[in-house]
Amino acid sequence: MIKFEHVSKTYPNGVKGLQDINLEIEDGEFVGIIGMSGAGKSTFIRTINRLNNITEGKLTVDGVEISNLKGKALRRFRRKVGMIFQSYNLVPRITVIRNVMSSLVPDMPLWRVILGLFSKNDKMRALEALDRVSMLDKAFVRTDQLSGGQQQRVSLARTLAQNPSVLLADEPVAALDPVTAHEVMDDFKRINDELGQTVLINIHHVDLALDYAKRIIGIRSGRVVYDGPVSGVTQEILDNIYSKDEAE
Ligand SMILES: Nc1ncnc2c1ncn2[C@@H]1O[C@H](COP(=O)(O)OP(=O)(O)OP(=O)(O)O)[C@@H](O)[C@H]1O
Repeated sequence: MIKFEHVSKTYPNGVKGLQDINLEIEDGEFVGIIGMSGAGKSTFIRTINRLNNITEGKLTVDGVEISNLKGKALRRFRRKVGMIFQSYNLVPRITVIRNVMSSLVPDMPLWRVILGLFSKNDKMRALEALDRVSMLDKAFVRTDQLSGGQQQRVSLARTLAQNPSVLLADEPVAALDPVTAHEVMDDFKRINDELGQTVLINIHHVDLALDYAKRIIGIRSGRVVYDGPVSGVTQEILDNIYSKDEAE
């Protein structure tokens, strides 16, 4: 379970990214985070795996207060909480399978990753993860030969191979055409249904969020202004999430 208790994040320049967030996310939930550009969606997601440090409050994942994690414990924690980015973050000039296997060896020197010194077990795990996102046939293709949607699936497979219990995705389909965006969202849904991993997705497109998520968190100016089931999201609630604060 992920638990926010009075969590705030103020950036060093004084911008308040998050303000007094209080909520719980149970294991296996599928949550869509929506809000205007600059509302704090990325900040919210990134606090969960400590890409952003919170400045106030308490954030616990499975009972562990993550602000206290350091070194090896932090690296281990980050494997449990996988992250997928809009820009895929893959190494373009190596094969798909090597990209996926790179997630298995966070403690290995980069040169070993580049040279591909992986065990048979690593290869099997990577192939299984690629199979989950229907990319098995591309395992030995050079990554930069794939389309954007295919690269995002590889990125998802790379995260899956590390067997996380939580998947965080920061605008994973923002760069994709609508058809491909649906395909990638279908992957997230299948993974959530079949593997029971918690999925939290920041999403620009409200329609996609409402189609796929079960719970919606609406953020405006760093504050949660809606938190509830998709069925409870009315036009009035959307207008509120997508309105500017008077102070702005
Ligand atoms: N590193 C940073 N330093 C200072 N301010 C930041 C930093 N990162 C984000 N912010 C500010 O924090 C606020 C929230 O930004 P955030 O990126 O979380 O919003 P977002 O909802 O994800 O927006 P978008 O949809 O455009 O990515 C914005 O005002 C932004 O300018």
